[in-house]
Order: sequence, then C-alpha cells, then structure tokens
Amino acid sequence: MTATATPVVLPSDWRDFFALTKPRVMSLVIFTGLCGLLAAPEGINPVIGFTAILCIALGAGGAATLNQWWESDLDAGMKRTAQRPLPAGRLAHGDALTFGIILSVGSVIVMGLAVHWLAASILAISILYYAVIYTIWLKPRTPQNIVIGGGAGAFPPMIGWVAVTGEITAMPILLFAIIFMWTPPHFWALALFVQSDYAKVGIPMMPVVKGEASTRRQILIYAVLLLPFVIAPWWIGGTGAIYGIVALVLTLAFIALSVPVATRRAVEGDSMKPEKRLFGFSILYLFALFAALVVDRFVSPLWNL
Ligand code: HEM
Ligand SMILES: CC(C)=CCC/C(C)=C/CC/C(C)=C/COP(=O)(O)OP(=O)(O)O
Repeated sequence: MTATATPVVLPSDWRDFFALTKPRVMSLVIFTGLCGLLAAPEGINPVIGFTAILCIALGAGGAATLNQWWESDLDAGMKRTAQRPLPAGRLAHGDALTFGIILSVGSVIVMGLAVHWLAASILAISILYYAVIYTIWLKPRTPQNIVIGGGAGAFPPMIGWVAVTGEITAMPILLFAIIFMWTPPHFWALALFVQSDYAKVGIPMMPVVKGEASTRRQILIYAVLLLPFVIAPWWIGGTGAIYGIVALVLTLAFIALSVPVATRRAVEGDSMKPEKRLFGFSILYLFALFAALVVDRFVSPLWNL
C-alpha cells in the first residue's frame, strides 16, 4: 500500500497573513496612492482621505494574497519565493483564499460607501487586473505579461486622485501612464538577475523567451519613452517647476543607469551590478518622483512657480 502525502500545514500567525499582502512591494503602491490623493486639487476631509488610502492598502493586499493563493505551486519552485507562507506550509490554502476575498471585496465596498463609487470601481478593476488578468491569464502565457499587466500597479495614484475629485481627468491618466511605462524597466532589471528561477517554473518572462540582449534593449527603450510622460504633467500646467525639474533630473538618471544595462552582456559568474543598481534605483525613483509631485502641489503656489 502506498501512503498518500497529505500537505503538512504548520500553525500560522498574523505575520503569515501580513506577509501574504506583500507589504514591501505594496508600500510603494500605497505611497503612490497617497501622493495621488494629496496632489489632487481641492483637498479632502482627512478622515475620508485616510479611509481611501486604507482601502487602497487593503485592496492591494487582497490582490497580492489572491496572487499567491493561485501561484503557490510556482512559488514553491523558486528560491526567491519558496519561503512564502503558502509554499512553506505555514498557512492553509482555504484560509488564504478567504483572507484575499475578504480584503478585496471589503476594501471596494468601504471605498464605495465611505469615499466615492468611481474610486471604488477603479479599485475593483485594479484588483481584478492583478489577480485575474495578470496572474491567471497573462503571466503564464506571454513575455508581454508585465508590459500589459503593469496596468494593475499603475492605478493607485489614479484612485487616490479620483477619491478627491470624483472624476478622471488628464492628470490622473498621466500618473497612471508614468507607472505603466516605469514597470518594464523596474521588473526586467530584476528578471535579468533572477531569470533562472522563472525559467525553472516555466514562466515566459522576457529574458527567458526573447533573450537577454532584447530585454536589455527594451529596458532602455522604456526608460527613454518614460521621459515625455513624466514631463507631461508640468507641460500641461498640472504641476509647477519643482516637480518638472525633479522629474527631469530623476528620469535622466534613470536613463543613464539603463544605458550600461542595455549595452553590456553578462558573463559566467557575473555580479550583475548594473542590473541590481537599476532595480534599486527604480524604486527610489518612483518614491522621489511622487514625493516631488506632492511637494510641488503645496510649495509651487507659495513661490508662484
Ligand atoms: C507587473 C508589474 C510588476 C512586477 C512583475 C513586479 C515584480 C517585482 C518583484 C518580483 C519584486 C521582488 C520582490 C519580491 O520578491 O516580492 C519587486 C520588488 C518591488 N516592487 Fe515590483 N513589480 C511590478 C510592479 C510594481 C509596482 C507597480 C510597484 C509600485 C508602484 C512595485 C514596487 C516594488 C517595490 C517597492 C519592490 C521592492 C520590495 C522589497 O524591497 O523587497 N512593483 N517587484
Ligand atoms: C490596488 C491594487 C490592486 C494594486 C495592485 C498592485 C500591484 C503593484 C500589482 C503588480 C505588482 C506586483 C507585486 C508584481 C509582482 O509580480 P508577481 O506577482 O508576478 O511576482 P512574484 O514572482 O514575486 O510572485
């Protein structure tokens, strides 16, 4: 008689549920949402504003939970993700699914009731975008997965802005476009130094399918294409010069760091320093760019900039 292996689930605590929300990644998602909210004209009642950001955080955490519930087999096969609560057996799948659904549905309902139904609808779209369109549909099928899927992470500043104004205008669309164009260099820089992991579990990430040279070229192309999008808010008069100058300097630095990544080939045992530097800078870049947007909103009018 052969024994059937029953998965062992170790006792879980709140830390495992917290880890399911991908808190480090989502910190930037929440920050860009907060900046969208603060940069919007008119301003918002602080309690309603806080509720809106809480809903973005809970919704993003819910979507990240559903992503890991769906992908626990893949995560088990990659060194970077094998210690996550589900593949490590610290959490039952059913509990993760329930947690993900409660956060996702709850955040949308609270956003709708307490803040605005248009903001709630965009939040619902972004959760479905990340959990279904990106995770279930695009990620296992096409190397364009993160180009199209990048839309999921681009919604938060638009949600923050719309929570205040109740309408979708040029500025929130541009904030969406900025993160959309930023995502490919952000992720492909990382994929270049963890690509063996993705190949192992059959995920068609760009470096695995199209090769390193093509990925490196595309990183630079997206970094350059990002420039008109980051300048556009200043150009259309949606921000002052503080944002414009910071955006220009930051993006030129982003392009400058993409050049060595685009023009080199990794050799056996390579430390992948330029790729790691670009990935690290991509995160700092978005934090600084969105911080500049908020500083500009409050300081530029004082100086008539
Ligand atoms: C489809 C689009 C994206 C993909 C595939 C992606 C993928 C990744 C991956 C695999 C990591 C490594 C960290 C980990 O293992 O959890 C990472 C890190 C990170 N990502 Fe992204 N990302 C995307 C979009 C975004 C967006 C839109 C944001 C925020 C606006 C973001 C913010 C971050 C941050 C802050 C980190 C660093 C986390 C840390 O310090 O560990 N990412 N990303
Ligand atoms: C409000 C809302 C719903 C926001 C969505 C936020 C968002 C940033 C989505 C995409 C970013 C992300 C964590 C990608 C990780 O890719 P992966 O899941 O393929 O990475 P992995 O290989 O680490 O699992």
